[in-house]
Parts: sequence; structure tokens; C-alpha cells
Amino acid sequence: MSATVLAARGVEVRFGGVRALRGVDLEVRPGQIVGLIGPNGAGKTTFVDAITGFVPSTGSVQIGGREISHQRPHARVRAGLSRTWQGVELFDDLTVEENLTVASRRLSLRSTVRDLVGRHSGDVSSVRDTLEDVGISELAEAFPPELSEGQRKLVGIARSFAARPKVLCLDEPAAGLDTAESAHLGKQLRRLGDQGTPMLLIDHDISFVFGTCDHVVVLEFGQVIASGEPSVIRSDPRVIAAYLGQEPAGEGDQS
Ligand SMILES: Nc1ncnc2c1ncn2[C@@H]1O[C@H](COP(=O)(O)OP(=O)(O)OP(=O)(O)O)[C@@H](O)[C@H]1O
Repeated sequence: MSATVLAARGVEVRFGGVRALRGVDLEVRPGQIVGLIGPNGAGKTTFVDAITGFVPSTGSVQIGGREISHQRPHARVRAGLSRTWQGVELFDDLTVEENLTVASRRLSLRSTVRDLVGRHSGDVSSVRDTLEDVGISELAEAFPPELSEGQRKLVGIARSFAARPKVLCLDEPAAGLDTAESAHLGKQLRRLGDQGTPMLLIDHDISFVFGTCDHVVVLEFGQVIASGEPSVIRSDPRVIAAYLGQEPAGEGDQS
């Protein structure tokens, strides 16, 4: 069996009478960027909320073979599963570098001890490394109000990436970006992926997902209806049918 960094099996979520997820299986392997797409209400955000511990779920979630489904969100982050949020909240009166330093320090209860003994994840040097890895070193001294939407998204990604996750979940990173910003974001994600950070990427912009991901999983009504390489998924009749009746965002649209 090939190694997986993230293995979710039989993930189920109910909201009262609504079965939002019905036994979803999904894997992310080393070096992969996996896209999760589906029509509105298919369960994409619920899946990310479930595996990261923000909504109660049943089923199995493993990171590097270790079961984390019983753990609280912060413990899952420590196990290597980080996520971004649709909105990027930043402290406007702190620079980008200071925002990342604050976030890194919050990540670990042990940071106080490490403050006493030297280098830790909130060090200026490691924050600078993170900014460089995400391709935004030039923004270190900028304040959030000076940033474009695309730059804010990259800072949000850098903040989650600072934890050096084994898998990074990205919830609609291209939402609100124009075509050029999406293309730049896709390039930076590809670079991070190629450098060894596997990702799970949700987005409404299908061309962005197809252009960025190695593998795509399609949800409809809380179930996986297709899974495979973008070129295969693009022409899958079940996927085309699932999107009938709605505007499949992407192909030039920004939603
Ligand atoms: N907190 C909640 N309480 C009740 N039902 C919910 C809740 N959150 C989501 N749902 C329902 O669960 C289903 C899946 O919703 P979810 O937001 O995960 O879909 P999605 O694929 O992310 O949709 P979108 O593309 O519109 O963001 C939908 O039927 C939705 O109405």
C-alpha cells in the first residue's frame, strides 16, 4: 500500500436531519495537491471542518498513519494538519512579519519555555524563512491595509504554513481574486507542493483547481462521485451532470 499523509475514511457528518457527509473517503499522498470540488452545498467546507475537528464527525482521520479523529483542533494542528480560512483576519497595526510571529507563538503552548532557551517557531528568522517559502519576502514590513486581496491570501497561507504542516488544507484561497492573482497564487501553491508540502484545496474556481492540483475529488450531496486526475475528471459525465443547472464557476469566472 502506498504511503498517505492524510487518509480520511468513512467520514460522516449530520446537522440534525441533514446528512452533510455520507461516508467520504479521501487521501492525500506525499507531494500531492488534491482538489475537492462540487456544487454548492455538496459538503466541501463541512469535510474540511470535520477532518480539522471543527464539526463533530464519525469515521477515521489519519495523519502519517496516526489516528487523530478523537483529537481537538489544536492537537490536530500539532499532529500536522493545518488549515486556512475563507476570510484572512490580520492585525492591521502589525506588520506582516509581526502578524506571523504572533500566530506562530500562539500555536505552541511550549513557546514560553522555548522563549527561555532560544530559537522557536516565532523567531524572526523562521518567520522570514516562511515568507520566503511562500514567495512574499518583500511584504515582511508591509501593514495589512496596504495589501491586495491576493497578497492577504498569501499571508493567510504563510500563517498556516508557519506550523510546517504535514498537510495544508486551503478553504477557497482564490475566492475574491482576479485572474492574474489566481494565476500567481496557483504558481506559489504549486511551488510549495513541489517543495514537499501536500495540500487539500477547495475552490469554486474549477480552472484554478484543475490547473493547480494533481488529483481531484468531486462531492455531490455529501458523497464522492468521482476521483482522479484533472484531465479525467474534466470529462467525467457524472461530474458534468452534477454541475448541470448551475454555473460551474471557473473557466474565466471568479466567484
Ligand atoms: N451549521 C450547519 N447547520 C446545518 N446545516 C449545515 C450547516 N453547515 C452546513 N450545512 C449543510 O450541510 C450541507 C453541506 O454544506 P457545505 O457548506 O459543507 O457545502 P459546500 O460544498 O462547502 O457548499 P458551498 O460551495 O456553497 O460553500 C448543506 O446542505 C448545508 O446546508
